[in-house]
Amino acid sequence: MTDDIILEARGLSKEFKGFVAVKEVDLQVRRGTIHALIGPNGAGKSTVFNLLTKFLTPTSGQILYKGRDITRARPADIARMGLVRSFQISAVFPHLTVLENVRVALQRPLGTSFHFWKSESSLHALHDRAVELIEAVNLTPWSGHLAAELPYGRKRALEIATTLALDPEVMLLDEPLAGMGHEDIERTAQLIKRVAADRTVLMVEHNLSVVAHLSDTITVLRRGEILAEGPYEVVSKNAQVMEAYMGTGHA
Ligand SMILES: Nc1ncnc2c1ncn2[C@@H]1O[C@H](COP(=O)(O)OP(=O)(O)OP(=O)(O)O)[C@@H](O)[C@H]1O
Repeated sequence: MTDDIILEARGLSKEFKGFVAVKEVDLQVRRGTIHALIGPNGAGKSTVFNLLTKFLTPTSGQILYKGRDITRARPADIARMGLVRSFQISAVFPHLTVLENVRVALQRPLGTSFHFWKSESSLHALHDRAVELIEAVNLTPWSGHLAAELPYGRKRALEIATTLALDPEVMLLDEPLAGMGHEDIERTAQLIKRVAADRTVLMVEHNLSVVAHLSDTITVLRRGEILAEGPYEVVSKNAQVMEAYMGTGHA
């Protein structure tokens, strides 16, 4: 594995009682890119995502993160290593404000960083960092609002802020654009682009079109296997990809 590849799956397979949900998947995520994993219903996207984030154990195959074998690591271990899944840690507390939510996320006991926040001066630093993160996801006007009051798209932005609080090297987003209207999709796509400026993003999405201008690389899964991979211009012209999406209304 070269330095360029930050996350890699080799021959990854997952069976559920004899049913092969993911079959021999080889995936290479390049450092500093936005990589989308897409596919029609039942393609195995969530299963791959759960395997990569250690929520599921593969039946066979290997997962490498920065050259280290993490196939048997636990989710908390890999989060500490910088591989962070959005909703895993971004449990947003509805009755806390946006600012409070981000502060809580910053205080999460991850390794030694927890103790760092105990002194007076570090509490100021924590507040400043929270304000900065809120600004980064364009939520400054919502800072004092309860999370429960946020419109859907803004809630997803808050989730991204609480994920960023862990300063992940690789951020894994589970359908970050799902259920959004056109305007929210645009805004969230811009946000993902911005936060990806100095990290790697791997996202699972259903629709090819929403990831078109967002991703450097798109991997298309179908029935647990990789059907096509490459930039949008390449995969969107692939006959098998078109066929897989035909009639689903999601192409
Ligand atoms: N825990 C499980 N037990 C049995 N079968 C499962 C389990 N999880 C997933 N599957 C099956 O594995 C296949 C892939 O499912 P998966 O959820 O990974 O697909 P997906 O691409 O994420 O689909 P969707 O877009 O519908 O969420 C499906 O046929 C599903 O029924």
